[in-house]
Amino acid sequence: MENPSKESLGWNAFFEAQRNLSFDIARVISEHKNNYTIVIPSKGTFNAQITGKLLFCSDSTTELPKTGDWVHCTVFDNDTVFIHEVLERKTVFSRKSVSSHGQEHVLGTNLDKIFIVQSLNENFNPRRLERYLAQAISSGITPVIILSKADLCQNLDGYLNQIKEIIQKTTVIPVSTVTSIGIEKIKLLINTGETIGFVGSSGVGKSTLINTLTQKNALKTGHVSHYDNKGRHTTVSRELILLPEGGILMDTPGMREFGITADENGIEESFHELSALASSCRFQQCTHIHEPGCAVKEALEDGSISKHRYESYIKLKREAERFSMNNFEKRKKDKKQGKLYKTMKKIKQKR
Ligand SMILES: Nc1nc2c(ncn2[C@@H]2O[C@H](COP(=O)(O)OP(=O)(O)OP(=O)(O)O)[C@@H](O)[C@H]2O)c(=O)[nH]1
Ligand SMILES: [Zn+2]
Repeated sequence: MENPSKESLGWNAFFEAQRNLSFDIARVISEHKNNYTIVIPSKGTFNAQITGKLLFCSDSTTELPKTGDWVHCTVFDNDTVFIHEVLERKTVFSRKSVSSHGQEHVLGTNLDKIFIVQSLNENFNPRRLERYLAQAISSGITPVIILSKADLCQNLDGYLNQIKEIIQKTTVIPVSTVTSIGIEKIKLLINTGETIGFVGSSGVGKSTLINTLTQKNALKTGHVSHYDNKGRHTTVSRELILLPEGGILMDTPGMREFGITADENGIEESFHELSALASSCRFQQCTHIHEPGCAVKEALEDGSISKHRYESYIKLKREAERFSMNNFEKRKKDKKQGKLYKTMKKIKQKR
């Protein structure tokens, strides 16, 4: 698609309401530090930079443009493009960084669906699935579970039963890029103008699947070692890929750990059968760990909920609580610094 329309790039009423006609609009396709590749509807692809004002007036790095963002920009004669502003995001899909003190790390923005990919071998892990699901649900993004490498699997029903224990409502699609099973079903889930993020561990076949869907080798795929079946880290920068039939795909680098930034409501929603029980606990603020009259503990004891599921619930709730507390403190600090900068700038301008 040479010069895609704004609708095929995912523009809709939500963004139209924020439109400032003195600027061009563009969608961020990829980011490399402070350089961005953007697509301006009907004009094409450009390299862009952010204005100093945007850089310095942002309270935190999560406010700077990310892959998937819609931005206001200006194209100068010599094709230099400056991004002035990031439009409010419809959704943000993040994870907690493993390295940098549990900070929020934005993986992609304005996603409509998340395809959570796990391969049907030792990569399959219901506990990790719960994490991805909680994160997607609390971000307001529809999750879809993709079980890849179905050609290698002899016991599909066994895997499906394990998933049934966690979720009932989410769509689950077994798929193989070798036999093409499931590919048509996936295509049906990708509507024009919708942005789909792919997440999952390294080596599960995200890039291969995206290549199959785009029918060209746009992304390089790596090889999984024959010995341990662990994928190499091959996907480095996130990029939006436009499908000729409509729909926008976003690959993310494979991750070993996926820390959640979900809020507690998101956890409650993705563990709905446990939160339904929690309303019958004797104490309103029940932690479901040691309180008397705890309906959750009772269900655990009589076997109506599994130990695994209970442990995930408690663990993710605690993680969400810790993240929101740290984040609150951090935002307060960032805001202070942002304000300080703005005040200094004003003083300078007055001189
Ligand atoms: N048997 C089988 N192998 C597959 C399938 N899909 C992908 N593979 C293989 O799995 C390996 C990893 O695939 P990638 O697409 O690079 O995996 P990825 O999830 O993108 O990995 P990262 O980029 O590291 O995140 C490659 O050797 C693929 O050929 C499948 O359906 N069946
Ligand atoms: Zn309780």
